[in-house]
Amino acid sequence: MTAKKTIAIGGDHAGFDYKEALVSFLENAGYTVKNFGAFTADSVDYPDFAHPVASAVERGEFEYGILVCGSANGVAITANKHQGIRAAICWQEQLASLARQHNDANVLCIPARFIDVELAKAITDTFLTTEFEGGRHANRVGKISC
Ligand SMILES: O=C(CO)[C@H](O)[C@H](O)[C@H](O)COP(=O)(O)O
Repeated sequence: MTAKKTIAIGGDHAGFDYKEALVSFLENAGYTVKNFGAFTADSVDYPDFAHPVASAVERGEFEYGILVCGSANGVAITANKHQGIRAAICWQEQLASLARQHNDANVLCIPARFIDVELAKAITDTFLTTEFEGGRHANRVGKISC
């Protein structure tokens, strides 16, 4: 049995409920999860939570990051400022698998205000259980960093 992955998760107030549900979902599935907050549903600024998650993944402290906000745009824009991060917004399971297969994405960004929580769990599971295909995709991913 392969060791379960380590996950850094964070988000703003708009993603709070989904983030908490995902923490429980992941821990019940055997993942090691660190919750970087927010820790209440009070209004906060998403960069304050997206940057620490992205930095921790970039340093190799966690294999993957998950970020949740209302549209996922804010957390994705923030996370992708980090050279070692490939953050993908996924609102369907197929987008999550392609983000892993073709882009070797290491941060999943979920739009909490646009999908239901059960789909968010399915997207998360697909993202974390799909391998990067390498090959021609590795050449392309290698060209992303400028
Ligand atoms: O960055 C965002 C918008 O693309 C995130 O979805 C935030 O969660 C959203 O902006 C929060 O909006 P609010 O009106 O302050 O709740």
